[in-house]
Amino acid sequence: MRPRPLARQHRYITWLSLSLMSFLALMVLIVYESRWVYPEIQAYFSQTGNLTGQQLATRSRAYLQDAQSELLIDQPAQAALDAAIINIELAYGLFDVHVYRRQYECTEPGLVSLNRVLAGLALREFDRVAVVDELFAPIQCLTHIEMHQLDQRGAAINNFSESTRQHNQVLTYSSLLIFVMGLVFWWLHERQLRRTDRATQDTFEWMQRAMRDPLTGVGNRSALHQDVLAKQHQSLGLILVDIDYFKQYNDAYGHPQGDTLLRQLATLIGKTLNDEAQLYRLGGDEFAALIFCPDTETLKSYCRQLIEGVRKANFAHPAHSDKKDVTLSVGGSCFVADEATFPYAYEAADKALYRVKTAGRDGWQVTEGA
Ligand SMILES: Nc1nc2c(ncn2[C@@H]2O[C@H](COP(=O)(O)OP(=O)(O)OP(=O)(O)O)[C@@H](O)[C@H]2O)c(=O)[nH]1
Repeated sequence: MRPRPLARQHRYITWLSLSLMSFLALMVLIVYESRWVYPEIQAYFSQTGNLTGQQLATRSRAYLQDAQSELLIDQPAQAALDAAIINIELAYGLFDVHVYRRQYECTEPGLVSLNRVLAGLALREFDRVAVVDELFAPIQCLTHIEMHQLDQRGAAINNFSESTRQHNQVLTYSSLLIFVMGLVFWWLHERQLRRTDRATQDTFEWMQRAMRDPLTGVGNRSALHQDVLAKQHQSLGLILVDIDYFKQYNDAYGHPQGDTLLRQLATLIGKTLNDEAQLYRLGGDEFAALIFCPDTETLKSYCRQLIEGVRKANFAHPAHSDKKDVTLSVGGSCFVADEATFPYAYEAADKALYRVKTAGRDGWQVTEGA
């Protein structure tokens, strides 16, 4: 069956909201997963509680500059000299780093220079100005290290941020792509569903048409069989109706008028039997009706109503052998619907109809105990 428009709309909304929800969920996940990135960069590069390569150099340089200041004091007191030595030793300790030795050529000469200064100071054999001057080379080296370390740190931060941003972008576009692909698949799926629905509907309509008599619009012989099977185990009455002298009617009025009479009788029979009755045209001038039949008396009553109804309708029949109007011959039988019982019920109703025909037509008969 083709889905009702509202049901289809509901399905569209459900699909769309589900896709949107999964898309949003994906985005939230991405944001949640990447939330640590920036604080992490900060934490990593600032290394709270630890000294970075740049900070070591800065401190070392500061110690050396302090030592220079202490050495430049006129007539330095012993305390100032000791402080200068300590500062140079501290500076040495921070300067003597494996990474500096490996990365910066000026490290080794700088450390040698500091060693020489320390040795001179220890022996008290030094020229203050010459010592201060000698300290400039390590200070310059440390400044170079500082600047280079700063640059490295900045570049690393930038690289890290950039690659994180790129990853985020890839994730965002991928989720967008997944979302769009989901929509496309959904659309293809819907289109396929619609096609299948349409094909099913077409098949259903064709089947319906194949079950209908095109002239009168009532069911045909196949529909009668199908309905009997659909009403299995129900007590039914089968009524067979045949128009009397229809050949003569056709001969008198022509086939188009004969067709009109067939349509009129189909309507009349349908109205006379109640709404629960189902009417079929078995071919030619023969109709059949299936009706709920709790007992034979009910069936007889319907047969009687049919005959009287046609009589009252007064459809003119100029070629009728002994009446002026169209008359019907009706035969009926009751049965419990089943594939096996139906042929017997049909035969019984047909025999009843035959008896009416041989008895002079315009009447009804019911075969009991079929
Ligand atoms: N107009 C019209 N006539 C049809 C159609 N189908 C069959 N007929 C005619 O119906 C007539 C049936 O004739 P018979 O079977 O001899 O029945 P009858 O003339 O009613 O005779 P009894 O049943 O013995 O009273 C034939 O002349 C068929 O040509 C149809 O679709 N339209």
